[in-house]
Amino acid sequence: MTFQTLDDIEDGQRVLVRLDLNSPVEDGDVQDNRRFDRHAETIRELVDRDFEVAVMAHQGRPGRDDFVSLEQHADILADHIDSDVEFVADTFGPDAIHEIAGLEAGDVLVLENTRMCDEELPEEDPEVKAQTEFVQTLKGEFDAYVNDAYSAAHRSHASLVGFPLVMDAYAGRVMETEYEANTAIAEKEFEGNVTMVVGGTKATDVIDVMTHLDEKVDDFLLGGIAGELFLRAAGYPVGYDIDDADLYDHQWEKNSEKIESMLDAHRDQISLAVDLAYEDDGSRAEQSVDDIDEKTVSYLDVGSETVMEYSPVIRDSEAVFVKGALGMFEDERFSVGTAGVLEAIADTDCFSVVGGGDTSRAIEMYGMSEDEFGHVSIAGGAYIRALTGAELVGVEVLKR
Ligand SMILES: Nc1ncnc2c1ncn2[C@@H]1O[C@H](COP(=O)(O)OP(=O)(O)O)[C@@H](O)[C@H]1O
Ligand SMILES: O=C(OP(=O)(O)O)[C@H](O)COP(=O)(O)O
Repeated sequence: MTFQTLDDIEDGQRVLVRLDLNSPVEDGDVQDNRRFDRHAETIRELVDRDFEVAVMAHQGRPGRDDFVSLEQHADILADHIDSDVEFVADTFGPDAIHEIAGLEAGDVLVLENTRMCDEELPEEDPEVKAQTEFVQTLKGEFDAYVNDAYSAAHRSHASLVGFPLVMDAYAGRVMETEYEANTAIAEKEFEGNVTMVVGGTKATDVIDVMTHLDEKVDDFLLGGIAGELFLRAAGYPVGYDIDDADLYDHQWEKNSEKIESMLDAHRDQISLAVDLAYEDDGSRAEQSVDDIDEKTVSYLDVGSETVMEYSPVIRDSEAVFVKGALGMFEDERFSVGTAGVLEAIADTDCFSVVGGGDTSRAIEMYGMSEDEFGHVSIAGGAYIRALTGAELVGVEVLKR
């Protein structure tokens, strides 16, 4: 093993633990998901071993609807570990320090959303993050730091990369298992076709990675926001924001050149939706992309014809990697693309990985089970970066 794990730390210490509890938020309500389930194992072990535990985690980004407090996360975590979890609405100020000082063996305290601290977010070198007041203040309160947030390890944020430089640092159980699984997957060689299903809202993350995977992946099947941006590059009048949406235009500005050059160089490898779905009078309606003259509605899923085209590609694949949903599957009307593709994968005996805190929720939501897939990762962006063989900064600092 390349970093220290919970096997290397003595019981009963005061530990600062970074989890990734970033979750879907619907109408202000944080949705339970696989991240709680997986991280609960780490926390349960720490509680059973009499550690005094303070948890750091983030939720959303400033300015977005899902940028909310971690108060609900503390309650959901308590249900998963079947034990009390306290919450303090402070990241590292006097209230947080007061609650931390009161921790006793087996106690768990969740600190407020790390992204409410100004020093957390700007991407800077670990050395810079280690000198922030946030890191310098909290480090004195603990014996050790545990990072369990593999799924956020591609971000050079203070809570992820600052502490390992100034404290004894260990990988939690999720960090350990995700690192091992994803590194092994990145090293796998496949003789047959390799397919990657690309969707979701974080188009910038996936497009960056696609440019590094064109030799490893034979077919990219697109949907979600990335899919619409590719359609826009191919000349269709879709893939831009209407009303007050903020999903397309800024990502288009950042990526249009990359998308256009990918389409030029790899058109044969890239499948785009042939139809899209939208809401019409409360129901799902579909439209062929060739019939769209002007974007007047928000497209919330790929259409049924697209699923019929993507399914045989999946059936003929030796390996399928999924990053991001093909539509807004949380609403059943717009689950056809995501559920259809996941069912096609579950029905074949290909090796498969489904990644992403949001996307992996579709598995149980639409009647499938985790065993029908090779690996279900709670990481999205981190896992696809790992597939390219890239290092994750949050993992690298743990190895120092
Ligand atoms: N056309 C669309 N419009 C709005 N949301 C979409 C669309 N397609 C996919 N999504 C959303 O993408 C989310 C998953 O994307 P993302 O957060 O990038 O992935 P993950 O967290 O799984 O890595 C889902 O919650 C789904 O609702
Ligand atoms: O949910 C996450 O990433 P993912 O959606 O790629 O799985 C991580 O918590 C990172 O969050 P961020 O993409 O807002 O930095």
